[in-house]
Amino acid sequence: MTTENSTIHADTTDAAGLVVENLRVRFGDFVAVDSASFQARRGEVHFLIGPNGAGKTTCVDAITGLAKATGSVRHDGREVLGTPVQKIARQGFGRTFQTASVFEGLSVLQNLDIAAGLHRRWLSLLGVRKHVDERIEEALDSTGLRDLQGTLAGVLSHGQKQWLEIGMLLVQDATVLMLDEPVAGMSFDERQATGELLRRIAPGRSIVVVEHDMDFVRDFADYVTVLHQGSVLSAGSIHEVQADRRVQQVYLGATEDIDEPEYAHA
Ligand SMILES: Nc1ncnc2c1ncn2[C@@H]1O[C@H](COP(=O)(O)OP(=O)(O)OP(=O)(O)O)[C@@H](O)[C@H]1O
Repeated sequence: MTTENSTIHADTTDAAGLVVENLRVRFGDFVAVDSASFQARRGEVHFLIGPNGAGKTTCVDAITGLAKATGSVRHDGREVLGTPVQKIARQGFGRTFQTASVFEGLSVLQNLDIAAGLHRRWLSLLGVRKHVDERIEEALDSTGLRDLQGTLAGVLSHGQKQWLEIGMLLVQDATVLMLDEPVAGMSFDERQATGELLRRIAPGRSIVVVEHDMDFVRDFADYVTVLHQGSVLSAGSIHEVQADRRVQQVYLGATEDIDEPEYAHA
């Protein structure tokens, strides 16, 4: 476990995934993210947790270019902070939002096709599909949506829409996936399936998940960074952060979810 605002892992080489250092975001006089540092290594499902208003989404906004920030965000050694949003996406950053943004009037396959068209000539999208893209095949398998490939996205369940959105990032070759509360509103089975999906796609990718659902975090986190009032309060395995008294104090005020007896005296 590490102390406030420090870079998290012992291995902080840039080749080891996403490295965020001294991230700071201001909205006027209000500092929403204050010198936050963390690292999401390749192959890891890394959770960003913290009470409402802790700065989790703002961190993701800053990393993906939607919020102006200072500090450093490197991916495989390449600095991306200050890069335009579209260029950051082309550099392998993909993001989902709480409400899935899929084309409801198109099928699962058509949604994936359009997403894969990011790197294609626009006109080719209007032509007849001659073959199914290998990335789309993989995305159909990874997301478990193969049997639903002809189904309209609009009739998918909430969970299936989230998986489709993740699939759309996969076909865009995203290697840093930032997911904002992916299991909010999901059934237990959908939640478990989502965690298993994240585990399947993690190899070779850095996955950062903003989440409030502590059961989900406990079940699927490789590493957890706890934000509080814009700063990193604690980081480590789920067991380590749950045993951290500072985390317990912060969460006692916000939710009792994290205050479990088996960790309270660890
Ligand atoms: N565009 C903005 N202008 C001013 N303040 C903002 C803006 N966006 C976010 N904030 C503030 O920044 C702080 C961090 O917000 P943020 O949404 O990042 O928190 P969060 O940890 O994601 O919270 P939640 O879990 O409730 O979504 C909050 O106090 C919020 O009100």
